[in-house]
Amino acid sequence: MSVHSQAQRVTVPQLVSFKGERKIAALTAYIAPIARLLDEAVDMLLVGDSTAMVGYALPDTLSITVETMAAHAAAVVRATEHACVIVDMPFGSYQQSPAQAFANAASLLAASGVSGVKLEGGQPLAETTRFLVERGIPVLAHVGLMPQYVNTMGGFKAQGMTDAAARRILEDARAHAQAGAFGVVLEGISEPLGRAITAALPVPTIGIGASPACDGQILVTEDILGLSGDRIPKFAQRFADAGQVIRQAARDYAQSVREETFPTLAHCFGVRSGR
Ligand SMILES: Nc1nc(=O)c2c([nH]1)NC[C@@H]1CN(c3ccc(C(=O)N[C@@H](CCC(=O)O)C(=O)O)cc3)CN21
Ligand SMILES: CC(C)C(=O)C(=O)O
Ligand SMILES: [Mg+2]
Repeated sequence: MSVHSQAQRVTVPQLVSFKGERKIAALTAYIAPIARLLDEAVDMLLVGDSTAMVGYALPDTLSITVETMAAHAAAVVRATEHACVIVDMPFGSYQQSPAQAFANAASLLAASGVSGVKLEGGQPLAETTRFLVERGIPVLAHVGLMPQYVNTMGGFKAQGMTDAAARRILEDARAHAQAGAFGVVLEGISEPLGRAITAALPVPTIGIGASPACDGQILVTEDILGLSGDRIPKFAQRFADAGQVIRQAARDYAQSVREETFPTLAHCFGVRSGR
């Protein structure tokens, strides 16, 4: 037990134990101020490679590096104390071999203190999942719409719409679960398929554009806050308009500067008073 009195962070085995007991609420986080605000509300925070698109205005997730993901993951871990923090392995950091995946996953864990990694891939990547899990690195698998496959998919398109494709995705999820994945993210698939995979797996499914029946749900935080522009994916829902709050604050500040109502002497150093 810790000598500190604060409650312990949610662990990977605890997330697994939630299956069939209570839904898992997860969100993405890339930076400390947002992570700090989300921490108490959710069970899991994912430092997603979607930060390439959301945080760096890149067209896809392919060019973010292990070093950049490690820096974001470390910031999120430092800013939180409750949620289980998981980091996405970036494109090119794990597909070459299980050994490459282990080296990069280990450096992500060492650099940041996250509790596990997520990787995208079907049955061919299940061997990598097993290699990491057997060496002490919890793995969350990600199947269905895999954004790192944008070039082979020809865009961010829902997957598994034919019976054959749906069967393949079910087998992808099953292969990762059998290889020891602690959970499987199901993105952008048909609702019946999301339901069926959830019923078939012994570990939690976390859906994003999958099914209400999934054991948990995840969304990109900027999408629920109104911070990712006018267009959000069909599966997302805006729960607040922080964009409007921030826009108005910037306008109010700029107006105060121009009208010279900010700053006042109360904001200044070395102000001589009483003479
Ligand atoms: N802001 C944001 N939210 C996300 O959920 C997200 C990212 N960025 N970046 C990384 C990936 C990419 N994702 C995406 C991006 C776009 C669609 C999209 O536009 N889908 C279309 C339907 C696609 C089709 O089936 O043709 C949609 O209408 O939602 C889906 C997932 C999910 N992830
Ligand atoms: C949306 C989640 C599942 C993700 O992979 C990301 O944010 O990168
Ligand atoms: Mg991702």
